[in-house]
Amino acid sequence: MKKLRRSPVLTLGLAGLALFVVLAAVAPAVWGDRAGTLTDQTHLPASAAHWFGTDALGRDIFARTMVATRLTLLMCLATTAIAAVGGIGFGAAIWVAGPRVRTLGQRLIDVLISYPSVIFALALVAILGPGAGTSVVAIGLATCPAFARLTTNLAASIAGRDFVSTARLLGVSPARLLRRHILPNIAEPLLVLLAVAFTVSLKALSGLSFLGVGVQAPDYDWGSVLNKGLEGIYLNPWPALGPSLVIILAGLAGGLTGDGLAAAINPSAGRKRGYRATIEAVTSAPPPSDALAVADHLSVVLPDGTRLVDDISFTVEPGEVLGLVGESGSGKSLTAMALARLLPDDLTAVAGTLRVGDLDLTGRPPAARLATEIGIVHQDPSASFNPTLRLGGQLTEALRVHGRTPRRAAARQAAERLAAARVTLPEQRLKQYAHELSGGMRQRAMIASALLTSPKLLIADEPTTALDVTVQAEVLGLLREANENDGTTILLISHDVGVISAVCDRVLVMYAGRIVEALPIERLRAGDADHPYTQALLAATPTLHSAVDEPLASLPGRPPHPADRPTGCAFAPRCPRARRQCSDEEPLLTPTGTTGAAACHALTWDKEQVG
Ligand SMILES: Nc1ncnc2c1ncn2[C@@H]1O[C@H](COP(=O)(O)OP(=O)(O)OP(=O)(O)O)[C@@H](O)[C@H]1O
Repeated sequence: MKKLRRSPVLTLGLAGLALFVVLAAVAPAVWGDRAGTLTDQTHLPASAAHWFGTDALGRDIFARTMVATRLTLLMCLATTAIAAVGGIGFGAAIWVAGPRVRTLGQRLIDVLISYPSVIFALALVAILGPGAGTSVVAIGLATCPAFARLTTNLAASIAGRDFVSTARLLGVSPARLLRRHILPNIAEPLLVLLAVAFTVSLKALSGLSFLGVGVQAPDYDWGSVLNKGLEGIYLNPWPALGPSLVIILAGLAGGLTGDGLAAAINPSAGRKRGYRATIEAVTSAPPPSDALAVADHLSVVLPDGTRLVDDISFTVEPGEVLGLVGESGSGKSLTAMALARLLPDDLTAVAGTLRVGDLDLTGRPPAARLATEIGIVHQDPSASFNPTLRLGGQLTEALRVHGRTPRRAAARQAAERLAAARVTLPEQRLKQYAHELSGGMRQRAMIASALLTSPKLLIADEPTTALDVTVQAEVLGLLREANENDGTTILLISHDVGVISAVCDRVLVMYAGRIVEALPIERLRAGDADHPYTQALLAATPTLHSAVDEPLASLPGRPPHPADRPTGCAFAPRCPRARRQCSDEEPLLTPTGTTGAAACHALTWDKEQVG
């Protein structure tokens, strides 16, 4: 299970539960005598001597409430354990047993879950007779279906994953599959349900004792103390209010723990693109520039200080198509996402300047300007649209919300954009869902959607990677058209040198979070690169002139992990030209000729040799 994220709610919940555990441990020793001593001071109101007053036998209700903590918590724990073991066991068993038993089991779970657990428990208590043990078994069994349902549902969702299919193909038995592959992957939501079940059982057990069918005298839990306190509630509310308050506080601690766990292990909280990204300006005066977009000393940093994008600076000129190329993991997407302020919320970007037009992306730029001035096209067209909404609603959203365009006018503009992106039957498409379109059509619709607000900068992050080759060409043509016809400035991200060469005016080559070379596209097309990494990328790219019978050059090794980036040049361990200086000193990006720049010590050595 992955490490939990820090959460104040979780800390508060766990601290509350810890307090009750301590209370359960010490209360009988501290308050035991007072709780059991009969006096003639019956039905006393709350006072400094008796915080919750006294009951009909003159016993101190505060002391009894404290002492009852141990039995109450033990019963809750036992109930939760029965529910979890029984429910997860049942859910797992029917999942392993095969499709028929699974369907029958699921129907049974559905029926059981539709009955309120307390009614179910009352029926069991009626059969088995009242008592603490019966209540625990009854509420435990009544809560089992919740665990069983979650287990089968989660197991079903994991069972469709590739690694489970692979294990099946390898002949792994269902029971082993469940133990090794499925249960570890569903442990987190089950943990959340455990905390919720604890709170639910507290309420249910207290309810049964309150009704007189739970814990029987001489034992007592919070519910039975509350029951006794109710006798004189109109004259003296504290004997009832005191234990109620304690039950509420314990329930709150359990609830906060459940909520905190859910937030801390939320599976979407990791790499999700969110709107809470922090971008801090590290200098206040941006350098003057006519560029449309400026990133000056931009870094994207993990909470532990690891730099995923490491101090890069670049500009995108008005009307330009700038390419960002590099191997997977080089930091291209994070650079683009920082420019769109769509970084995952666990990352922080710092920059001297980060702007698009006059929109300062550090601090808190207005949402309406962000939504309309920066357009984005993602890699996977099927994931870019919400599958439950019609295309029309999604395409027109930014226009209607931020541009305050009336519904009809927005729909007309959307249809025109779709038509311009050569999506057939545009009006009809607006009424359709994304899955009703082909992959290529969806990506064209995505481009139309991104261009609908006439953004100053269009960011296209691997827009053709998920498409087949013929559709790729169409989509690239569309981007080029948007640039040539409408003057849209584009930042195009790709790991494919061929795609970049086909569309861009200029290219930045990234390696291990840094820009290692900047080149005009003519030089890239001519294979005229200065940095050994760019040269290796070019050598690994097939061209029309590549001999079909000759294998393409491949680049040995892998880029370093951002946390293990070596000192000096990060490419040195893979570089055929590397010398000692490369691992000692980080090369700076320096101009090459009049039209490019590269960060490589070999350039200096070559110059020295010529000189
Ligand atoms: N939220 C995150 N938490 C931790 N590491 C991350 C996060 N997002 C990205 N990374 C890491 O940052 C590095 C750069 O990621 P990025 O997605 O920008 O690479 P990329 O060049 O776009 O590659 P790809 O084409 O595979 O997406 C990678 O090592 C990646 O694993």
